[in-house]
Amino acid sequence: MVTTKAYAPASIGNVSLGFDILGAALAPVDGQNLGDWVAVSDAEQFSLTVDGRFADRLPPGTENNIVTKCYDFFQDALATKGVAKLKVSMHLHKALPIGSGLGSSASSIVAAFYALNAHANRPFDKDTLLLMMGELEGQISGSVHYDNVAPSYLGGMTLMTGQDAPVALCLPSFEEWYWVACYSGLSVSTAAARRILPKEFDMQTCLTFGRQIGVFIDALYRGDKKLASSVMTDVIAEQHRKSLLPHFDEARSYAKAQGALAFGISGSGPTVFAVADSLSTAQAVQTWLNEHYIQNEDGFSHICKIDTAGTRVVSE
Ligand SMILES: Nc1ncnc2c1ncn2[C@@H]1O[C@H](COP(=O)(O)OP(=O)(O)OP(=O)(O)O)[C@@H](O)[C@H]1O
Ligand SMILES: N[C@@H](CCO)C(=O)O
Repeated sequence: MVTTKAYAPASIGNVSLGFDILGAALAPVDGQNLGDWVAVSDAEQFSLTVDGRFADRLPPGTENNIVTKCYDFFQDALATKGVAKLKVSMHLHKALPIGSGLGSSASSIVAAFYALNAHANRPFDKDTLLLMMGELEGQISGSVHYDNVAPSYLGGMTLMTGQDAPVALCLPSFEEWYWVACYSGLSVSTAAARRILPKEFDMQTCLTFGRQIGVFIDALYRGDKKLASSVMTDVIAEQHRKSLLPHFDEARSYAKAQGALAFGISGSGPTVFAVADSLSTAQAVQTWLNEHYIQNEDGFSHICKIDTAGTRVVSE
């Protein structure tokens, strides 16, 4: 029996300054995995099995798992191309908590499509696959956005173009930066966290948003860490969402007092992230977050670097 297994890393959507258009993939510095994996095996009949720390939080019923929806979507796409359907079963290892802000559904979606495409000898190119991933992410989160699926798939820090090809651009990132990600253990629905946002923004906010993105990209390319971190603030979502995140303001105050270069909500939360340019600062922030930001036994934190590999086939 041939099996293809793909791992897809967790990601930080928005990275504070790039609502819906900027994302970054995460790799814990201790070498642990932080992401879901999906295995595709030859089989006469489709089935989906699930395990992993957060498997019991998934909606009951195989048909309600986003991985099954990816399978159906992929088979339809093969049929449109005139390619024979795959005869496979699938297994999801659900390591990321649902509604965490770590790109949990995106990780399952990316691993599923990547494993299916690899198992089928890669009938779809990168952009076509990414469009499929965005479509499926949109089905469960309320609107199509690529800021989790793109970094999880491509790795690194990615900027969405709004075009069909290329869908996303890979940006440089600072190898020296540590990214502390702390999940509080609560669950925040992305769709609900999007509904509370205003539908329109004033001129000043639009100008700040555009200026920050422009300055950030320029600073990344010139290697100007100070300028890059100075524009990592959120003028779109944070003020509306932070009421959903107990101890958010204290966490930011502590992180900044310790010398963190930036602090914000990861995706739609409740995970928060801090950027530090030394391991000792990252460790101090992590210790505080573990003691004060985590709300229950589901919570956890990791000190990470940017995962530059993105999704990949892994061995058994
Ligand atoms: N394999 C899966 N992984 C994650 N969520 C899934 C999966 N299959 C189905 N779902 C459902 O999809 C919805 C995902 O919701 P939402 O987008 O808020 O979570 P998320 O992707 O885990 O969040 P985040 O991007 O903030 O980590 C939930 O209702 C969840 O039950
Ligand atoms: N950009 C999305 C990410 C969700 O993880 C949002 O903030 O709603």
